[in-house]
Amino acid sequence: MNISSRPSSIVSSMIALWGSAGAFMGNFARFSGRRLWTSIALVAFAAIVDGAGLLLLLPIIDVVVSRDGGHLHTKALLDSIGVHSPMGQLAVLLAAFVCAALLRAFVLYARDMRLALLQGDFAEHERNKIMRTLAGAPWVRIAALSHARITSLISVEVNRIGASAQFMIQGSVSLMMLVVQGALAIVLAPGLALTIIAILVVGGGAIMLAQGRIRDIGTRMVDANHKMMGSATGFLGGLKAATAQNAQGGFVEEFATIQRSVRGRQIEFMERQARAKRLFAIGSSLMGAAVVLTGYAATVSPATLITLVLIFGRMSGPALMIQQSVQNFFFGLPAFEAIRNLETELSSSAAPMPVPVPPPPGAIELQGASFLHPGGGGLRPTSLRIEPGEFIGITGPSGAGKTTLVELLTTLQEPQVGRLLIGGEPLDAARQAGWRESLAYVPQEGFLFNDTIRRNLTWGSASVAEPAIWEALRLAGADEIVARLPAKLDSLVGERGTALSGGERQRLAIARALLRDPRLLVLDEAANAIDAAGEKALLERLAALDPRPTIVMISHRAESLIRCDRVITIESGQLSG
Ligand SMILES: Nc1ncnc2c1ncn2[C@@H]1O[C@H](COP(=O)(O)OP(=O)(O)OP(=O)(O)O)[C@@H](O)[C@H]1O
Repeated sequence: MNISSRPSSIVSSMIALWGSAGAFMGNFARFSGRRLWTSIALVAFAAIVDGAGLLLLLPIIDVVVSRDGGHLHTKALLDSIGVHSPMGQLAVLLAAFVCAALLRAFVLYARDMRLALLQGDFAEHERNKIMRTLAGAPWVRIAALSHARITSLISVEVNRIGASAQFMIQGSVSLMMLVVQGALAIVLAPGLALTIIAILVVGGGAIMLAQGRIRDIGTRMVDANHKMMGSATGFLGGLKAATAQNAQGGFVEEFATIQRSVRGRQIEFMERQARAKRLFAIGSSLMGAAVVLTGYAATVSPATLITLVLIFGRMSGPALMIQQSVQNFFFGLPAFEAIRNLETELSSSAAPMPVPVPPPPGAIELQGASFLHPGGGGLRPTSLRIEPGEFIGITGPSGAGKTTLVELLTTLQEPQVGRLLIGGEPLDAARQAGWRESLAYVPQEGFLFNDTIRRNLTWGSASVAEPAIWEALRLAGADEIVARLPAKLDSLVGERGTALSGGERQRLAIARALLRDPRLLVLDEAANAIDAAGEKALLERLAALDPRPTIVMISHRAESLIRCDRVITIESGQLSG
């Protein structure tokens, strides 16, 4: 039963393989646009110049071998332009050969530069596309993704896509050169050349059939790279605690195991490549011997036979390159498939980004809104009205649904039941974008990137005036901290803000939020690393803001909630306050 189903499964896997390869090529062609055609034209021109140089070998060898000016049509041609002596004819032919070689060198340079740029731009374009897709995807989908998967895709796998594109181009260049060289061989000795070309085509077909296995190795490589990235980021994330407890050994051992698996995949692929190369070397030397023997037996002229040998010798380079390129292309193809899968997962519900429209002024209102996560935790149907400028505290046990509530208010999650109204109006896509632009959300781990304090506060916007930055720092209680630093606002905060304490990082994150002059300020345990006196003073300054934004603050500390106009308690996904 299995035996009868095998051919059809081979056919369907070949269809899938070539469907995927076709999608890659189509993607590359769409990206390249007109540049692809000019590159192909350059590739074809380079192949023709190469062929012309090879063709010139025939009369040169003819003149050298026969020493009387040769027997070919070129002799008559050279005679007709007044070059009669063998030495003169050889000089003219060699000059033409050198000119063709020079032209070839310049065309090859232009071709290679153009193709390298195209390949580099393609990798960059793919990387940007992933980032755009991520930026436009709904939070619910992004939250479900593994960070290691994304990091692995935008670093390692995009580079593999770039390499695949390069091999695809190199393979096409070699194929074009092979076609021109094959055509020359056919002109010189049709029977012999066609036989050898037929053998090459059969060999090429066998190579293509083996590519399914190469792609399987490439798929396992994507998996191994993902695991390695996950292990490395987990290691770095947990290194401080592990070092403190002298438990780094476990991390190192796990990393070494994954590393061995990545290396195993690479060696598996390289072994296949080396095997194919060995086969190719044996095959091409046998073929060379066959050309000489058959040519000699068929009494092909010495000049033609030497030129044929040179052409077939020259053909082995492009033929080997095609074989290697095909293998490398299919090895990298799963990287393209993995990126495409990610894009499909993220963009299946992502609509184009609308132009933001600010929602009307007025209250923030949840009407019977609920959101339950896959495990059943979250927020049960809730109705809540928050007036403009209100300072709301939210408290409750861990896992009660506090963060889920603010995720609904900020539209990071959409209610599964019920709705969110702002100023009495529901939010369409444009108003949702406008709403997000008008709010500031500060999570507990207040994210800082490895740059200056100024850039961390302004997120790169040059239009923020320095006095506004200092005012935001003052409100967050960070002005004196920054003023004490040698480079003040231009001091670097280190990776994820490691040059600062936890409380200092939280103050900067709050300053950044205030700098946005938000309509809604959400503090999700955003001040819990700040000392009690510092937090009290900070909350007093926030409460005294005039005009005051609506503030929604999640906190477990009763003393932090004293400043709030109203405190809501959530338990098991339900409001009770
Ligand atoms: N992405 C998710 N997938 C599955 N379950 C989730 C997800 N996010 C939250 N939950 C679950 O939903 C429930 C509510 O989570 P939420 O983060 O809103 O709680 P919380 O009150 O903010 O908790 P804490 O005070 O510990 O931060 C928890 O049981 C949590 O495990």
